[in-house]
Amino acid sequence: MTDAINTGLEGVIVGQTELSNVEGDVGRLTYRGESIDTLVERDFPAVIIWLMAGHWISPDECRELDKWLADESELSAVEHQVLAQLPRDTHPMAVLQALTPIAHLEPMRTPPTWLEQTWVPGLVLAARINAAVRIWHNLATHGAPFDVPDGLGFLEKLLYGLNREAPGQGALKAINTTQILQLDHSFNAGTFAGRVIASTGASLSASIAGSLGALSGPLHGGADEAAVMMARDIGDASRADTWVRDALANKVKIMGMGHREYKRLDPRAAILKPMAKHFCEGTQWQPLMETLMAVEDTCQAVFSEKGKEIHANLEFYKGAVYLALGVQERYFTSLFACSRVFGWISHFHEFNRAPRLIRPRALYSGR
Ligand SMILES: CC(=O)SCCNC(=O)CCNC(=O)[C@H](O)C(C)(C)COP(=O)(O)OP(=O)(O)OC[C@H]1O[C@@H](n2cnc3c(N)ncnc32)[C@H](O)[C@@H]1OP(=O)(O)O
Ligand SMILES: O=C([O-])CC(=O)C(=O)O
Repeated sequence: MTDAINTGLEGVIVGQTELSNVEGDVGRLTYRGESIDTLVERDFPAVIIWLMAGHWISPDECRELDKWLADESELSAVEHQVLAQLPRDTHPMAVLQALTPIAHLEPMRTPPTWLEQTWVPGLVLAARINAAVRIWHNLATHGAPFDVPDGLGFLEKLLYGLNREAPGQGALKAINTTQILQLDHSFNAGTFAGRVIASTGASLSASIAGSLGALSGPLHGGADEAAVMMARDIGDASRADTWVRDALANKVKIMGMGHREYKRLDPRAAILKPMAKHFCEGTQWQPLMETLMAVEDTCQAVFSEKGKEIHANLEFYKGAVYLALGVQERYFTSLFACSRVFGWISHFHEFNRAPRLIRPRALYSGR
């Protein structure tokens, strides 16, 4: 029966998760019952453990984990060589996909004693992915690695390595927020891809490599880079109205707009928009931010004329925050992966508590 086919799996429930809940009709996102509105006030390492293991760690444990993750955020000599061999124009997401299946998952330093052994390989892989983004950025942009000082926190090391200078308190608070907001999002395409791979009994690294591939696409994680490229293409806020109306009349998708689940504003976009405004104000990024806001205004006008519930998603204003933090758009999706990898690890373990091969059926339409 052709009418039983659902190519996009809209509304199809294919499993359970206790990790995050996307309430698209009311525009709410929670991790294990805690709203992202309050989670962004906490420290990234504490929220990771909340998501993965479902309990809060103490401030001392949080500092210990932060330091251990930062120390693990390095590559082995072999991993360095792999990166050094790659053509310098390789996209950071392709670099991560190349490295992940062969990354060494043995910790270089002793993990915190209170950390459950189950989480160690995943956390090491997440740290290697963060290291690969920082190191690849330096190889591709400056032609050489850059030694960050010892004693930094996990996100501090990432930002320091990308910018080759110490981030201020405002920048650290901002990256803490962006990375918390991207940790998990129920059965999005990247996470679902990882669960499908896990269902074959494949390794954690194989599952994460597949998730990385799914995240890279412009309809998913790649929309962050695409939204800023669109704003650059428009060039100026005064041109946004005509540009958007032409695009929509020609069925061109506006990057960073729309969502399969949210019929209201994405709650992550609601947090990111004022942050982006604040960080871009008075900087070289202010005109780009004004262009994005003008695009959103026209989109809302056109969509509401048509009675459509299409709003900005996570990706629309995130890029403006990243630009203000000194991150180039080519690296946006890989920074998304630096956070989402913790969600993927959590899903891998959750799935493997009650595994079953995921194998849907196709309607044969050949001869
Ligand atoms: C982290 C993340 O992954 S968040 C999502 C990031 N992706 C993007 O921002 C890319 C742009 N957005 C989109 O392509 C879509 O909104 C998606 C893929 C995210 C979700 O879309 P779906 O649930 O598959 O809806 P679909 O693409 O079928 O759109 C439904 C209708 O809304 C329109 N629509 C949806 N999003 C947009 C958009 N961004 N721009 C213009 N029109 C849009 C479609 O053209 C379609 O119109 P029609 O019924 O007249 O044909
Ligand atoms: O849930 C989705 O389909 C996409 C998304 O917003 C995410 O992965 O964060």
